[in-house]
Amino acid sequence: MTEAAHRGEPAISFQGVTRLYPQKGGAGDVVALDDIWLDVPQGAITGIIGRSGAGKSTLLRLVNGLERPSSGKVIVHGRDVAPAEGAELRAIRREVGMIFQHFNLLSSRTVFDNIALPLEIAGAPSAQIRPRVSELIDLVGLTAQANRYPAELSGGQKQRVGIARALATNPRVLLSDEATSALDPDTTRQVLELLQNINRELGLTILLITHEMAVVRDIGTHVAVIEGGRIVEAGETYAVFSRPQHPTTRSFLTGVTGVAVPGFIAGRMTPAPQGEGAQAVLQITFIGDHATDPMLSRLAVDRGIETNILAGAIEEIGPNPFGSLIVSLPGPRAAEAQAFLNRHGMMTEVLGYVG
Ligand SMILES: Nc1ncnc2c1ncn2[C@@H]1O[C@H](COP(=O)(O)OP(=O)(O)OP(=O)(O)O)[C@@H](O)[C@H]1O
Repeated sequence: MTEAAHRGEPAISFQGVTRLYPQKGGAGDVVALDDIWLDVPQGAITGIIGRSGAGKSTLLRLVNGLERPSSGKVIVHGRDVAPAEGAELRAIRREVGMIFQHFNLLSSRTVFDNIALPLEIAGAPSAQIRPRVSELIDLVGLTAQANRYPAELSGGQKQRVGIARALATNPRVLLSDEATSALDPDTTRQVLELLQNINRELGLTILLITHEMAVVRDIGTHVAVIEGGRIVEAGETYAVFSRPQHPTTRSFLTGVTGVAVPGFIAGRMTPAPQGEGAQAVLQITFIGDHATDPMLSRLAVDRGIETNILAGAIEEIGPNPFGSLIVSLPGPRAAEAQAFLNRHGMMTEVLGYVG
């Protein structure tokens, strides 16, 4: 997707959106969303990442009017969804498809008939439905399964049906509610690839919610991190991954490379050094060209600070290397090592101390 496609009017704009849920027994309101301001660029794949209860589902469901804001506006291609009713709401919903973690297919209908359903509801003539459904079945690679029932399909195939059904009315926006969370890693990769192809080929805007940074890393051009009903960080994925500002973003990134402190060290780690001889356990995140820089040897040569590598991995975000190393080094020199590495464009965090 070119940058040009990401410019211009946003596909979706959340403007000062708050959503309160009254609690039973007058115990005060739950603030599910708290003054959300976020633009979702046209033609982009934007990932909203957050922990359980952060407000992801509520935010997503505002876009097709399944939820209403308590205050603020949700603008989808220039139209405010919040007050929309009747024909106006139906028109918005035709522009916004949605896929779900548990697929939500009708078990009594074949693949073909599940995909045809939104067209039937929209009142399309059957002469138009047949070729459109066949085209969608080809697009998602289910030609051989067209007459099967959901119970006869794998999870990945069911999600393909969900995707085809969501695309039936030619929406401009696709919402994805944890669409790969119930799938194994291989199937997840295939479904994410399909979403990426659809985004490229149809120019469809995708807004997805997930609790897995790997999903954002694999297909997200943009990311927003949500915590306690607030967007704490948002931007192009590479920019956010390169310079995460918020602790929540950093903790999600720690997970994305799958690099963790080995168990035999994690079990002995303390938050503060226990004596002069303690070793600091330092997480170093590398970005861009720095990923290949021999920084640790420079740390040893220039500063005389020796490190032991405990764990490490390098990944790619688009064309950019992105890596993470966990090292141990003498505790009293940790601040100096961090300053040195930070000066050379790396992110560092002391995870704890051993010894
Ligand atoms: N219908 C409801 N009534 C009352 N509180 C609700 C309702 N729906 C959501 N909430 C509360 O709003 C907050 C945000 O919920 P939401 O489901 O949007 O979070 P989430 O990030 O999608 O979580 P998960 O990943 O677990 O689905 C939570 O505190 C939740 O308990």
